[in-house]
Amino acid sequence: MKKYIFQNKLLLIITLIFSMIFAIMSALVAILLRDIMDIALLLDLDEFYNGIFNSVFFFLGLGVSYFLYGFFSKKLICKINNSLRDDLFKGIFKKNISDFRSVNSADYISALTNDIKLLEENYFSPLLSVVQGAIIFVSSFIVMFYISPIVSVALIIALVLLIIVPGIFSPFLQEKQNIYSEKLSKLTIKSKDILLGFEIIKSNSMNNHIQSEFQKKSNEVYESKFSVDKLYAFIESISLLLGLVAQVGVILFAAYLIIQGELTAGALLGLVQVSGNITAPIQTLSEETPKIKGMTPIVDRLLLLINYKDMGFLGNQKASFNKDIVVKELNFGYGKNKNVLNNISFRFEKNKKYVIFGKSGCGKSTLIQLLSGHYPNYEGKVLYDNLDLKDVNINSVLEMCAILHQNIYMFDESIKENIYLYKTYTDEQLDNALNTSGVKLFLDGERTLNTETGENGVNLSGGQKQRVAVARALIQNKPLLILDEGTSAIDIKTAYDIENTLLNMEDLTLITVTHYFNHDLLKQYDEIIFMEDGAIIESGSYDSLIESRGDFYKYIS
Ligand SMILES: Nc1ncnc2c1ncn2[C@@H]1O[C@H](COP(=O)(O)OP(=O)(O)OP(=O)(O)O)[C@@H](O)[C@H]1O
Repeated sequence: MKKYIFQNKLLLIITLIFSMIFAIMSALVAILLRDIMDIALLLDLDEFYNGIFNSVFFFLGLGVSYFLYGFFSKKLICKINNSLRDDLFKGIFKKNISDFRSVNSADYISALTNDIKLLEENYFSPLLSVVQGAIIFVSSFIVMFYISPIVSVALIIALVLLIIVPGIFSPFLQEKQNIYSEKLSKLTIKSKDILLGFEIIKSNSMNNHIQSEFQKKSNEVYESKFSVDKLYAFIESISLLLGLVAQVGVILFAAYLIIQGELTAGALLGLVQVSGNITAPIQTLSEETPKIKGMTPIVDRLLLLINYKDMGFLGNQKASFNKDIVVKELNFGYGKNKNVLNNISFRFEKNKKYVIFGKSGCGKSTLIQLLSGHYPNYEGKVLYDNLDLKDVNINSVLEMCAILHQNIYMFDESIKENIYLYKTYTDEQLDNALNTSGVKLFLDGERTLNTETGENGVNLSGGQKQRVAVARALIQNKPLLILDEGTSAIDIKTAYDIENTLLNMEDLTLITVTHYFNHDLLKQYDEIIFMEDGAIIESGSYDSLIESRGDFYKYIS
């Protein structure tokens, strides 16, 4: 976390300067009080008024320096939080798709919101308080030593206790803080799951069950938070008690010295004031240090996300697709033992058209996800123009493939922005994409390109969303287009037209995964790939497969 603290050096220095000014002025209050009291005891009214007059300016300066310290320290914390959140976000986006999916997305949300907030409250703010306290401590101690060295030594002995005792509780606090963060994360995951399933919950009368599920998670958060707070309360009260004992002990000792004639009453007043300035920072230190240490697991978790390194795809060469994509003896499973793809070998030639058929669950989507660099942990080879996927920068592969799934994600933006995806295109490019995808067919006076799609496209039908996604894929003019049931929700006529147009695009390599077959369209594909249980069991042109009367023939019959 040092990087984030020292990133804003100027702001840090300004904050520390004002912290120092405030600390020194706070310490000097003791001398001011001592002098005023001693003047008062000499019954010199003119000097007394003078002292009061000077104090007004002094306290004004104290107030201003405190305000400026508060202002700059808050700004510093906001900036630190902001950079941390930015880096966390970048870290998440450095992940490859497989690693990203291995964690529930609500966990990321929790890291970006809950954990950042926890860090602000229990790490950065306490850290600044401790630094501020340390400066006040040092300057007050110098003043105290100036007033009475012997009393200063007595106070130091009392303070050692104040530092040692609360530190004992740090490990317990770490554990409880970690549990709290985990429970918060689980509540975020549950909340997301429930809110996404809102309609299913409503229409299946699951309200009571869901409410009790939510309440359970919420209670767990409450209990873990309360458990942390109980320990804080305990540590705080111990610190307070020890602080008071130290302060009162010093005063009693100083009073004894007055009786012995070794100290003036003004000095006692000064000591009372300055001893507060000394015990308070120690108290802060003993309260805040366990908090800061308690955040260690959360800091570690966030740093792990920020410093993520892709251990799957390590290559840095730029991929190309001028000739073919070759898959050699490809084996892959999601779990440890389950083989979803078995020994697949195939060659996809540039600008040819392929359609993959097979029963549900036979591995069609998995195959195309491996082709397009979603999972690194496969056996065998995927070669783009003879270059191994593991040797190329995976982003250069992602840039060449447009994949259209059955479930499309829509940003809460206009239809046009959902097609453009924040890039710019010419009117002609837009027009072509709108025509081929069939988006034009549902645009009318009421629904235009500027119509907002709503959260994940709630304002559009399933088929309309797929058409927007087709337009989004086409406008980018990528050389490889993969349609994974990408037109399944579109009416037969429009879907036919879209597929037909795509099949006639010369500069496009098309891989379609589908359950639906139209013989006219099938005839236009260069090759049909038929899969069963994770293996390609037949491939060839429509005519050759019909003629051979093999598995594909039986499947479509
Ligand atoms: N992310 C995943 N984690 C674990 N198993 C998965 C995952 N995705 C798919 N599977 C499993 O892998 C197998 C192949 O799934 P895949 O989605 O590739 O099949 P498919 O042929 O595309 O099916 P469908 O036609 O129903 O879409 C299935 O048994 C599926 O349950």
